[in-house]
Amino acid sequence: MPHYDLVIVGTGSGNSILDPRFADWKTAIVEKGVFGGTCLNVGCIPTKMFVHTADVAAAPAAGARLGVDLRLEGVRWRDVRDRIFGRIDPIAEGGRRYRKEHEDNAAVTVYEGQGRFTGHKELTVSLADGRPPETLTADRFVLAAGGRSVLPDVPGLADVPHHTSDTVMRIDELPERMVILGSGFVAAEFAHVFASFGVRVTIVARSGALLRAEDVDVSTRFTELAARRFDVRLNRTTVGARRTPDGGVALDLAGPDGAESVEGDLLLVATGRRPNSDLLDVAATGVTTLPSGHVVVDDHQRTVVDGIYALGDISSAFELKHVANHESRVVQHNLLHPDEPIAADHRFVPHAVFSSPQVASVGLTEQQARERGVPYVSATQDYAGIAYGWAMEDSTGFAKLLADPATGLLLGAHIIGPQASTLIQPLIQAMSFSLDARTMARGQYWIHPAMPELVENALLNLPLN
Ligand SMILES: Cc1cc2nc3c(=O)[nH]c(=O)nc-3n(C[C@H](O)[C@H](O)[C@H](O)COP(=O)(O)OP(=O)(O)OC[C@H]3O[C@@H](n4cnc5c(N)ncnc54)[C@H](O)[C@@H]3O)c2cc1C
Ligand SMILES: NC(=O)c1ccc[n+]([C@@H]2O[C@H](COP(=O)([O-])OP(=O)(O)OC[C@H]3O[C@@H](n4cnc5c(N)ncnc54)[C@H](O)[C@@H]3O)[C@@H](O)[C@H]2O)c1
Repeated sequence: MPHYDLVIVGTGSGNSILDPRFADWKTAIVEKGVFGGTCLNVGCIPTKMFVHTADVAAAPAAGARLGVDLRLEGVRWRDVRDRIFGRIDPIAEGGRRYRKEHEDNAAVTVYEGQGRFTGHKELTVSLADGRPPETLTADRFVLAAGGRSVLPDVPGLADVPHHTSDTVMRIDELPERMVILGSGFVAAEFAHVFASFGVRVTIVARSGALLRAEDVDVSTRFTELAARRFDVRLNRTTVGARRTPDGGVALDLAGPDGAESVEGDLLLVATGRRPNSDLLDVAATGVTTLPSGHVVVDDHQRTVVDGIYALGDISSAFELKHVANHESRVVQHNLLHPDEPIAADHRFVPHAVFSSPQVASVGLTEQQARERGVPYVSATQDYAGIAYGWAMEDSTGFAKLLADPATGLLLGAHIIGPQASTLIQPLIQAMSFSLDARTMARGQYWIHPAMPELVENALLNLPLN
């Protein structure tokens, strides 16, 4: 039975741990799927490449508002798809070959197959090439096995043809009509992508708003705008799924107006993800999990078992790539310097939803501040009130800030509108480095008439002394 200094399970953010400092560690990497993990292959990177393409396809709608008449001649779906994956697939394969063949990785063994703990610090890998399973032991493990999409418990759903974010980007033809079940990140981004390409999109939401976890004003505005572009069904319970005679799929719904059905040629299920801790059977090595399936880790990304660390989606409720990457750097340091461990910094974790409009957020929402009894003042600034917003004729976007009335430190920042994911960055910086709103607004120049004046004005609008 081979014994290693270190075994890493998962090649998403787990793959970036090994660098020249580990050159003389006897190491194994275990990967059951495609090298590079979710973000590279089926997550952040391809979705944003589709979103950018969708933004270009949506230009006629934006142009008309400005007096520029454009016409979308068509979207060459297969060309778009093949361009995107023609770029991504070789990166995944290059990463695999680097680990398997490059001299930098002379001490690294790659096991391609599904790992499962079968004892204390003992992992058995079912090899994908059909050879007999191999059992490995190690002094240290890094659990970086991510998560997977879940299917909700809806009668018939598992038996009707359906897609998840893992498969929908590789379809051969655009459908005429798409039904999306779910109303979070994946639903918001793919609705924009496919609607911009001419697909008629229906979104089925369990609650009364899309992107319900966002600040209430942002979620409300996003839902209003989405309802102008898509058929949005709110407050619906999905009671069944079935095939339709024309080869499509129908969802049977119960809602405020009673029973109804929605039909599409393609069904996308976007109802969240769960960690892969169960399939990895982390309990067999003594690692504990929360009811959600997330592996329990301390501030140093250590599990309850000495020498076993976890990072990214398998242990983090944030389920974001920048968090997985940050935690990977923390684990890397702590493997190398176990006597001087560093802690992960989860104080101000931002996120963005790359839909149209974009949404970006960091820190407390107003509803969280209220629930937690945190004293706050708030202010908003519309894009329509800044010069660049006039240039864009934007009438729906805004920034909303929450600040501590005593110190002027920002508690939360939320932006909905063009380039929200970029505009939020100085606010993340201010929060991370404890820069108060007044100093931030008046202690620097803001280029006129650029879009960050949205942030400057939102800061100045805060009712602070
Ligand atoms: C559609 C979509 C879009 C997204 N967009 C964004 C975005 O714009 N920005 C952002 O910050 N985040 C985004 N995310 C989230 C982001 O992709 C994840 O947070 C991130 O990839 C998690 O990294 P990880 O290393 O923890 O796991 P992963 O990247 O999922 O890597 C885990 C790896 O482990 C392997 N594995 C699992 N179990 C086993 C096993 N038992 N044995 C062997 N190997 C195993 C898997 O095959 C996989 O390769 C998106 C996610 C999705 C689904
Ligand atoms: N831009 C980004 O950073 C980005 C983009 C895509 C995905 N992601 C990550 O991937 C993860 C998964 O995304 P997601 O959109 O699948 O999850 P999500 O948690 O954002 O949204 C899930 C949605 O499904 C709904 N839902 C759950 N069960 C349901 C049911 N039975 N019927 C109807 N609706 C139901 C929820 O109410 C919620 O609206 C996210 O947590 C996110 O962190 C990030």
